[in-house]
Amino acid sequence: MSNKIGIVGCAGRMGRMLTEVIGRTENCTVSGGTELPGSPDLNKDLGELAGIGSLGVKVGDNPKTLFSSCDVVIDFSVPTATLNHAKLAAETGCSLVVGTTGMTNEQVAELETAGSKTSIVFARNMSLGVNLLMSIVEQVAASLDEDYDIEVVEMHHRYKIDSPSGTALALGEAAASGRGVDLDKVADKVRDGIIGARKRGDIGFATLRGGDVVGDHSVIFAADGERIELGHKATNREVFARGAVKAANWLEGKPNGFYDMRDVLGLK
Ligand SMILES: NC(=O)C1=CN([C@@H]2O[C@H](COP(=O)(O)OP(=O)(O)OC[C@H]3O[C@@H](n4cnc5c(N)ncnc54)[C@H](OP(=O)(O)O)[C@@H]3O)[C@@H](O)[C@H]2O)C=CC1
Ligand SMILES: O=C(O)C1=N[C@H](C(=O)O)C[C@H](O)C1
Repeated sequence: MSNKIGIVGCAGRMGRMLTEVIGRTENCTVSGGTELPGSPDLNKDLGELAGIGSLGVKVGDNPKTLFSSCDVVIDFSVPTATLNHAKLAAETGCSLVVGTTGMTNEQVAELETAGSKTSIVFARNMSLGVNLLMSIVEQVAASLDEDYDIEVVEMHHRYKIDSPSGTALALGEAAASGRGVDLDKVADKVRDGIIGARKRGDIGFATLRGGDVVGDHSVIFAADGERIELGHKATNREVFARGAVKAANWLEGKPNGFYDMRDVLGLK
């Protein structure tokens, strides 16, 4: 039986890529997609938007209709929209895959609450490579003491609206967890002017924006006399879309709950 997948933000960069990947994945169909009311892309064919030819499925603006007619919805949009969609998922019992970044801790907690009424996968990066990197960063951080200053550096395209990236924060959390500290207590995200010497134990973040960079991340462990640099570069969005579709298929028949990509990839 085919998994009926809906796409929120189907005309966005990730939305179009998802249509393309679902379109060529066995046992999956694109069964609907939404954009905001007033969007110039309403009523366009999702396949035409993705450049794969007509699928006979039009862009709508009614999320309730989408959630009522799909087995699973994939959402790469903005935090406020994602939270509304999580409520709809809980009401309708439709599963949900969320890739949206820029959420506060409180917003993530709300998303997690919806996971008691349906099954949700939330991951700030859906690529296999980044999820492996998170495990490696945690291990390295656990092996080194605070003589090794940890810095997370990321670069993305000029259109990205949140900073630091969700992946950078997740990598920071992995490093903090390896070190046995709370990231919120040691994160240093803004440096400007005469700010004094680096505080021992801090985890620093640096954000670069420009051009069409899909997503570069590195975690640097810098000590006196040496440094370790662990990194990942995404060269296209397909890696994220493939991960999201894998998550959508993995959710089939799963009990209600709040899962992440490491559950999907069997990395736990
Ligand atoms: N987890 C992961 O692996 C990845 C996560 N991301 C994250 O995904 C998100 C989207 O990224 P990207 O595709 O580049 O962004 P885009 O801006 O290209 O796409 C987002 C789309 O969602 C639409 N949208 C906003 N609100 C709603 C709503 N209420 N209902 C339906 N559609 C809505 C936007 O419309 P409009 O333009 O009209 O506002 C836009 O078309 C970001 O948070 C990004 O960081 C991205 C790549 C990978
Ligand atoms: O906005 C993007 O493009 C991306 N966002 C995610 C993030 O914030 O980490 C994942 C990926 O790096 C691309």
